[in-house]
Amino acid sequence: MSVTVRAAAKFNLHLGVGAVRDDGFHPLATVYHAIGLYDDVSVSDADRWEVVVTAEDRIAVHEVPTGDDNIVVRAGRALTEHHGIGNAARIAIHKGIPVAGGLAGGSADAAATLVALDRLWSLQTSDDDLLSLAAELGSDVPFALVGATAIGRGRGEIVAPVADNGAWWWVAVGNEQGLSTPSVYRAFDELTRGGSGDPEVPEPLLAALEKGDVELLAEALANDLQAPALALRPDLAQTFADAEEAGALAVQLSGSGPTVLLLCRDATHAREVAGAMQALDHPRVWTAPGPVAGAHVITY
Ligand SMILES: C[C@](O)(CO)[C@H](O)COP(=O)(O)OP(=O)(O)OC[C@H]1O[C@@H](n2ccc(N)nc2=O)[C@H](O)[C@@H]1O
Ligand SMILES: Nc1ncnc2c1ncn2[C@@H]1O[C@H](COP(=O)(O)OP(=O)(O)OP(=O)(O)O)[C@@H](O)[C@H]1O
Repeated sequence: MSVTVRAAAKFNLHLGVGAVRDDGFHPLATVYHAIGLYDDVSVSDADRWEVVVTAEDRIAVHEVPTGDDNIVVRAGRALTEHHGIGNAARIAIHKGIPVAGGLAGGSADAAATLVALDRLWSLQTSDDDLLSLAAELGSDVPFALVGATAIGRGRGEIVAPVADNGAWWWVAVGNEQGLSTPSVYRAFDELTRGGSGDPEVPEPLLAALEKGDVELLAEALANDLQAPALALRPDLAQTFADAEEAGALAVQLSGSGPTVLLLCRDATHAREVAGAMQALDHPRVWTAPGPVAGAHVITY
């Protein structure tokens, strides 16, 4: 028997970052948004933990570890330890989310693994326990469980849904070279000289989401990691310039980058913008709607 769970990519409509805490993490006030780029994770019983990774075209599968380093093995072990059982599984990941792109693909896989193994072994883990296990695996993992659009606080692990009445369309423009999340946070520390007020989620963004108004949303996007990421990767400025030329309503770095998200008016506009970006020499371009669901079972 096998169970397959689908989990979505995320990016941050707003990413407010405060001064680094004593534990090395930064306090966040963020608005997470799940978009229609997916990894599928299939689990089945095995004698020991095993990971197999495949990917859609244009996704660099060789960058994903297949041993214990893969976050899905950490997820599986966390769940078995929580229940005091000795089971193991073969975990097959099919990636549709670009790797090391700031789209939280590994976090999506971890969330999918928790849900899939819980179903495979009929563990009936409570939602609260799944969220706690997810938080231990990574700051973005709880959001990957809940999906849609949600506020994230703490280091990102405390999530609460927000009203989002939009049917948004995005173009994601990937980059061949990944960007390490800790290095972007370090560059943030240098740029802000360790200081920065308490981050807040801005009201105009919440109003834009509630109204489902794309013009207001275009005005309200913001990401405190964008400047440090651009300082590390000045080449990304060209992607921003090209996105404006391609007619995007707004352009923003996804999380810690290097993927760039372009807000579009509707699905037709998104296809046009994606075509224009390809013509401007960006081969890794995806169109995606949002918000979409968090990790959910698709076959078992
Ligand atoms: C950039 C974002 O994707 C925005 O949602 C996240 O903040 C990153 O989340 P993530 O990849 O799940 O991060 P984690 O695996 O928890 O942490 C990786 C590293 O990122 C840095 N980190 C992460 C989250 C946070 N609030 N402050 C940090 O400084 C720390 O150096 C940490 O060691
Ligand atoms: N299941 C996985 N999928 C992708 N990468 C993984 C996985 N498990 C471990 N990794 C490692 O984690 C690194 C970051 O991967 P990921 O695709 O999650 O980055 P990201 O989207 O930038 O994450 P985030 O936005 O959460 O910072 C990869 O370079 C890879 O070495």
